[in-house]
Amino acid sequence: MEETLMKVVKFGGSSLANAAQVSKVVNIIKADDQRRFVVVSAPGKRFSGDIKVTDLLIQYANAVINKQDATPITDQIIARYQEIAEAFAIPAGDFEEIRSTILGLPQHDYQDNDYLMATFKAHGERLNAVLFAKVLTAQGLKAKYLDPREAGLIVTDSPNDAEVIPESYDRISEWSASSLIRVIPGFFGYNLQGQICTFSRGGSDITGAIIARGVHADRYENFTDVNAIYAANPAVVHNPIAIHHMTFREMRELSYAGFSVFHDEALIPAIQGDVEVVVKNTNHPSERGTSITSTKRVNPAYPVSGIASSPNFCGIYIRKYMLDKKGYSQKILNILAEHGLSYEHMPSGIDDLTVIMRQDQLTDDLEDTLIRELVIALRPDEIHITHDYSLLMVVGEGMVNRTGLMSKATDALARQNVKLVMVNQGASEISMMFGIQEDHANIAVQALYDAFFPDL
Ligand SMILES: Nc1ncnc2c1ncn2[C@@H]1O[C@H](COP(=O)(O)OP(=O)(O)O)[C@@H](O)[C@H]1O
Ligand SMILES: N[C@@H](CC(=O)OP(=O)(O)O)C(=O)O
Repeated sequence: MEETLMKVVKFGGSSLANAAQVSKVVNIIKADDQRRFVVVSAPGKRFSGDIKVTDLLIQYANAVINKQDATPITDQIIARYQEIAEAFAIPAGDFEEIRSTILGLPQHDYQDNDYLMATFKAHGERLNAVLFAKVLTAQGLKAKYLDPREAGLIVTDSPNDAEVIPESYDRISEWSASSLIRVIPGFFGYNLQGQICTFSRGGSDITGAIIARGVHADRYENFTDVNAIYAANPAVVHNPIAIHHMTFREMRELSYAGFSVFHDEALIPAIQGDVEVVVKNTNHPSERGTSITSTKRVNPAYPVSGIASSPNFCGIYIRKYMLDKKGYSQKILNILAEHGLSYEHMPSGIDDLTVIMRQDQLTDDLEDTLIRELVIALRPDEIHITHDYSLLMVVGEGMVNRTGLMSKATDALARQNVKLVMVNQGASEISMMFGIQEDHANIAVQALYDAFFPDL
C-alpha cells in the first residue's frame, strides 16, 4: 500500500496568470488529495512583456503616494481577477468584494508609505487566494481561504523585507489536522502590531516553505513554468541539462547566485523542517521535476551541479600598507552597519581587501559619504568603488576533494577573454565564486557550462 504523504503546494504567478492556467492548477489539486495546503502567488505574466499584478499594485501604491489618478491602473488590476472569476462562474456578489477591496486600499490608515506599499503589494496574493478558494469550492472541492494572521504567520517589523518569527511554527502546526484544503496567500505575514509586512520579491516561495515546516509536511511541491531546475538558466544556455536531484546547500548557493526559480530564503525553513522540496511544472505536471533534499547523490561524471550568475554587485576596493591590522575590518563593518548596509563577501590580500555588496543599496550620495568616512577612519593608500560586477557561481557536492576544477574553470573563462576581478574558493567547499564584469556574464556562464557539461 502506498504511504500517505502530507503535501504543501505553491503555485507561482506564472501558474495563475489567467483562467486557462488556473484551470490547470485546479486539475493538479484534484489529481492528488495529499495536496492539503495550497499557497498562491498573485497573477503573473501571461506573455512576455506583460505586467505582473504585484508590479501593477506597486504602480497603484506610487500613484496614491504621489496623489495621482490611479483609475487606469486599478482597472487593469480588477480586470485580471475578473477574467478568472468569470471563467469559473464566481457569483457577481463575491467578485464585488474583491473589486471593492482593491478600490478601498487607499482609505486605510498606514503608519507610513513603506507600510502602505507592503499592504498594496500583499493584496495581489491575498485576493488571489480569496478568489482561488472560491474557484476550488465552485469546482466541488472542500476548500477555504486561510489568512496568514489566522494561520499564525508572524514576521519581523520590516514592511517590505520581513522574516518569519520562529514562534510562528508552533501556531501553524495547529492547522496540520485540518480536514479542508486551506488556500493561503504567499508573500506576506503580519508583524506583532498586526500590520502587513511582505517578504522580498519572489517571496511566496518562502511562505510555502514556512507552511510546509509548520504543518510538518513530507513534501513541498513548488509549481512553476519549467520542467525542472536546469544546470544553467535556460534563458542563457540553450537546452541545458535538467537537474533531477540536488541537495539543499547546492540549491541555496545556486538560488542566492541567480537561479531565480526558487527563492534562496525559502530553503531555510525546508532545511530546518527537513521537508523535501520538489520543483514541478504546472504546464506538464507529469514531468519528474527537481527534488531537493539533504541527501547527496553525486554522479562522478558531473562534479558540478549548476552554474549561476547574478548581476548588480559592486566592490569597494581598499589598499593600505598596514603596520597594525587589528580592528581594520571591524572599522569598515561598523561604518557599513551605521548606514544599514549589508555586505556579501570580503576577499582580502596582504595589503588590500574588497567589500562586495549589492549595488541597489547605494545611491551616489551614499557612496560619497561612505568613501569620506572610510578615508577618515582608515587612512587608506587607495580606495575606490567598482560598479556592475556579476557574481558567477559554480556549485556541486561532487566538487569536494576533486582537483583541477578551478583550473578547468579559469581556462574556460580565459579562452573567452572573461576578466576575473575576484576569485573566492574555500569559503564553501561545494562552490567556486568569481567576480566578473556584468557584460561578460552570459558568455561566462556558457563557457563554464560547456566545460563542465560536455556531451558524454
Ligand atoms: N537554472 C534554472 N532552471 C530553471 N529555471 C530557471 C533557472 N534559472 C532561472 N530560471 C527562471 O525561473 C523561472 C521560474 O521562476 P519564476 O518566474 O519566479 O516563476 P513563478 O512565476 O512560478 O514563481 C523560469 O521560467 C526561468 O526563466
Ligand atoms: N508576487 C510576488 C511574490 C512571488 O513570489 O511571486 P512569483 O511566485 O510570481 O515569483 C512577486 O512578484 O514578487
